[in-house]
Formats: sequence, structure tokens, C-alpha cells
Amino acid sequence: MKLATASQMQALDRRAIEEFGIPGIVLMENAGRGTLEFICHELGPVAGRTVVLFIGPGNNGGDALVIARHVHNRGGHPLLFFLVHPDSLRGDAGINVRIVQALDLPSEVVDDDTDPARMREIILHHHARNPVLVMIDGLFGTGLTREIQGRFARVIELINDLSRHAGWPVAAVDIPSGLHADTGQVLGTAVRADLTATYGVAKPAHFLNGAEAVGRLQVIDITIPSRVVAEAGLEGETVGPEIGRLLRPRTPATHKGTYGHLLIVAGSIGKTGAAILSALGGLHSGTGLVSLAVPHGLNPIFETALPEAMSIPLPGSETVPGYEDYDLILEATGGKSALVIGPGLGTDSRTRELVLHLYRDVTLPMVLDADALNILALEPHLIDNPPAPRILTPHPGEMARLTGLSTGAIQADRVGAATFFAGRAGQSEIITVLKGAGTMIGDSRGSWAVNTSGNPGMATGGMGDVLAGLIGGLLAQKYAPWDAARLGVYLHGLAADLLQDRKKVGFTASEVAAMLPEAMTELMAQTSH
Ligand SMILES: NC(=O)C1=CN([C@@H]2O[C@H](COP(=O)(O)OP(=O)(O)OC[C@H]3O[C@@H](n4cnc5c(N)ncnc54)[C@H](O)[C@@H]3O)[C@@H](O)[C@H]2O)[C@@H](O)CC1
Ligand SMILES: [K+]
Repeated sequence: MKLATASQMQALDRRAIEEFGIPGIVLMENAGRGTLEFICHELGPVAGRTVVLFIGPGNNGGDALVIARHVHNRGGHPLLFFLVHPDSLRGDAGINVRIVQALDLPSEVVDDDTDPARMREIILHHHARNPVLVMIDGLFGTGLTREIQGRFARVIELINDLSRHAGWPVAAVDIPSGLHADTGQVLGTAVRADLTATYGVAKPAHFLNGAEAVGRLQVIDITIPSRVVAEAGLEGETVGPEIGRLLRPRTPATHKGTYGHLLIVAGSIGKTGAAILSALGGLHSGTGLVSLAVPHGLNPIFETALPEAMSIPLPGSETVPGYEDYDLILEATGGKSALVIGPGLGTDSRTRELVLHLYRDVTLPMVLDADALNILALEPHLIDNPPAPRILTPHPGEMARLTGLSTGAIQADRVGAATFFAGRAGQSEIITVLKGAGTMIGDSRGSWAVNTSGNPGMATGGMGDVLAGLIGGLLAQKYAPWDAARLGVYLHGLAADLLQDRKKVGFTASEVAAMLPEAMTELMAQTSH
């Protein structure tokens, strides 16, 4: 599913209006009417029910005014709370407010002195006559630009409180008010919606930090010509089950050589588990062969733990991979199709030299995770223009180190962070997989995608190691880097979702790795391979 930022959405609306002559009032009518259709589909008819609407200062409020009119026409009882004086509404919202005024629907104007307890009383009074079906949040949409304060904040708290205590559902117009459209960041406070109807194209906010405030999402066709959307060159998209179309089914006349050979450089004393987990991710990705280059003193551990993987004992140091091993590793890249480096590596000074040289020299596609990223962060100028595609898989803290930004700044603009290396890769490609709820994948061409699979049970140790191995395994099978990153992230989350669906709490990273083949089968079935 394509995603549009607030300014892209405004450009789409503008083009529909100016070039195609579709009046803005028509778009607003379609938005409001489509939203009510969605609400009735989810919650039942409005006839005989109170629908409480909160109207903000812009066109988001205008959409809610259209809903109020249609609720009235269908025998429902709209109750409106205006957060600005109705006479101050302009443009298409102004036209709709005059219609609503002519209909003489019950309404209240909320100012900074209005007591929320009084609003609650009014709503309960209406509820006693006609039970509330839904509360509609038409406060802010794509026009929210600053922190929410004063009466706006108090009304949002009231909506959330009534939803929690009275159990009335909340439907958001376009975006739950308080979420920044582009980043999903909560600007002060935000409505927690059960349903959200958005218009034309979904926005990043629906899938980023605020995803859980959105509830069930419906994209409403407001008759922006499909050509306008297609020609807009939107760089953002979601990664959902449709990604399964990229999976290539195995054909009978193949052997292990057909599916590539992944080399992993990982593990140091005390951190062998990370290397094992990344190897498991690689093995369960379906790649033909996995070789693990490890310090020779630790080799017996790997030989015992991973019978399916081959190991390459590194002679340089007993316990830590180092630059002494550079020649051997470079030689070992011969005949391999991808390299993963980082899990459990440590940041010893010899390891630093090794990682930086391999990053600059190896002509295989490469995944860099964990300590490899911390090492890269020490020499960030070396990141640009690698000789082959690089996939960096940082969590927000590692991304902060790589970019010199704060973790807060990374989280506040995850799209910006995931595309941080845009334009810096030269002939190759640098892909960033920014982990966390709503993992973001961005590439150096400016494209970005937000993952929709996965669950909070994944916030445990070792998950990232499995992901690095999995993406490496897909690269080894010759999936294009952009596809390997998106497929890897989606499958990893899907495997965890399958575990959770089986009522499993406290699942581990190795269980997620073991679930990957089933996740692949499931995804292939869903996309009718
Ligand atoms: N033609 C269009 O542009 C269409 C727009 N639509 C709706 O219009 C919305 C966008 O409308 P607008 O651009 O008017 O923006 P909004 O309705 O989101 O709100 C913008 C208004 O809120 C004020 N504001 C922003 N942050 C504030 C804060 N923290 N506290 C107090 N006031 C604040 C701004 O000064 C401005 O007056 C969309 O989300 C969608 O719901 C739909 O009707 C479809 C068509
Ligand atoms: K809203």
C-alpha cells in the first residue's frame, strides 16, 4: 500500500482540484460520506443513536460536518462540539457549517473555559435519550503542525476517558488527532481511535509510532483520479502480505548450490549465542549453505551447536575476530553469495580494522548488524560509496550513533532516519533497516517502507541476530537487496505473529528462526503461489 506524507497529500488534493476540476467540496463530501459508510459497516446503523462529533478549525472538521449531516439524514442524532466558533470556519468547511447551522443540529462551542465535566453531562443527557453509537474525532488531520494544548488537549482527554469508561467507540477522521501525519509522533496528546477512515492514500502515521492509536484502518476513495496518485512518485509504502509475491517457489531440478552460500562473520567470547542465532536465521531462510567464520578458540561451540552450518576457524585470535583474519575471510568470500557481519562481534580495536576493511573491500552484498554498526559509527565517512550493496540493520540507539543524532530525534522522524543515507551510495545501494515497532526500511534512492507484521513479544534478546541472518540468507539466494530487506523484515514479524497466534507468550529468537519456513509457506499460500 502506497503512503503519502501531509505535503504529498495536499499536492494530490490540489492536482485533483486544479487540473481535473474536481471541486474540493466534492472531495470533502466523499470523505465524510465514505467515513459514515465505514462506521455503519463496523458499528451498525445510526438511526435512533447519538453520534457525538468534535469539530476542529480546519477541513478535518469540515469532513466531520459532512458526517453530521448524513447522520441526521439517516435518522441518527448528531451532537456537535465546535472547538472554534462555527462562524470562523472557512472554505469547504465553512460551506458545510452553514448547512449544518440551517439544519439546526444540537451543538455547543467549546472554549478554554469550558469545563469537561459539563461536556460530559451534556453527552450523558443525550445518551439517556438516544444511546451513543460512536464519538467522531474531527479535530485535526494532516494540518496538525504543533503541540496540542488547552481546550484541544482537554477534549482529547475527554474522548479517551469516555471511550475507556463508557465503552463508546471512537472513529477518527483521517488521522487520530494528535498524531503527526508524517512521523506518527504524538504531539502532546492523541486520540485513541477504534476506527480510522483516511482519504485517498494512507499516511505514515497510520503505521508508525501511533499505529496502535489508529484501530481498524480504512482507505476511502474520495475520487482523486488514480492517475494523480500513480504519477505522484510516492516513495513510501507498507510491507504487508503482498510482499509474498516476491517469494520464489523451489523447483524440482535444483540442488543446494542453486540457493546460494551465505558467509557469516560473527561471535566472540561471551557472545557466541548471537552468532548461532544469525546462522539459524540464515539456515531457515532457505539458503543452500551457511558458513560461519569464528575465532578458532570458539569453534568447538559452533560445531556442536550448528551441525547444518560449516565453520571456518579464524586463526588470528582465540576469542575475537580481528584484522589478522582479514586475508582468510576475504578468501572465504570466494564462492559465497552474501556476507553477514556483526552479531556478537565486540568492538575490540583489531575487530574494528577488520570490519572497516571488509565494508570497503568486499564486493558481495553485505548485511551489517550490531557491533559492526557500532564500529561503522566510529568512521561514518567510510559508509558512503561502498563497492556493493550494504544493508544496515540498526535499532534506534545504533542509528543514533551512525548518524550523530539523538535516539529521540531518530524516533521522532523514523522515515527521515531510514532514508538518512539517500544519495550517498554511489553506484551501489545502502539500505537501512531501522528496527522497532513498525520497522522502517529505507534505501539510498529515497524509497522507504514500513513493516506491518510483528508484535511486542519480539522485544527480546537475539531477535535482531535472527533477522540479520535471515536477510543475509535471502541476499545469498539472489533476492535484490531492497526485496531481501523487505521480505526478511516481514517474514521475521510473521513468524513471531504465528507463535503469538498459538497463544505463545515468552517465545524466543530461536523459536522465531524455527518458525520461518512455516511463515514462508503461509505467505506463499496467502499470495496464491
Ligand atoms: N481538499 C482537501 O484538502 C481535502 C482535505 N480533507 C481533510 O482535510 C484535512 C486537512 O485539512 P487542513 O489542512 O485544514 O488541516 P486540519 O483540519 O488538520 O487542521 C488545520 C488547522 O488546525 C490548526 N492547528 C494545527 N495544529 C494545531 C494545534 N496544535 N492546536 C490548535 N490548532 C492547530 C491550523 O492552524 C489550521 O487552522 C485532512 O486531514 C482531511 O481530513 C478531506 O476533506 C479531503 C479533501
Ligand atoms: K482527526
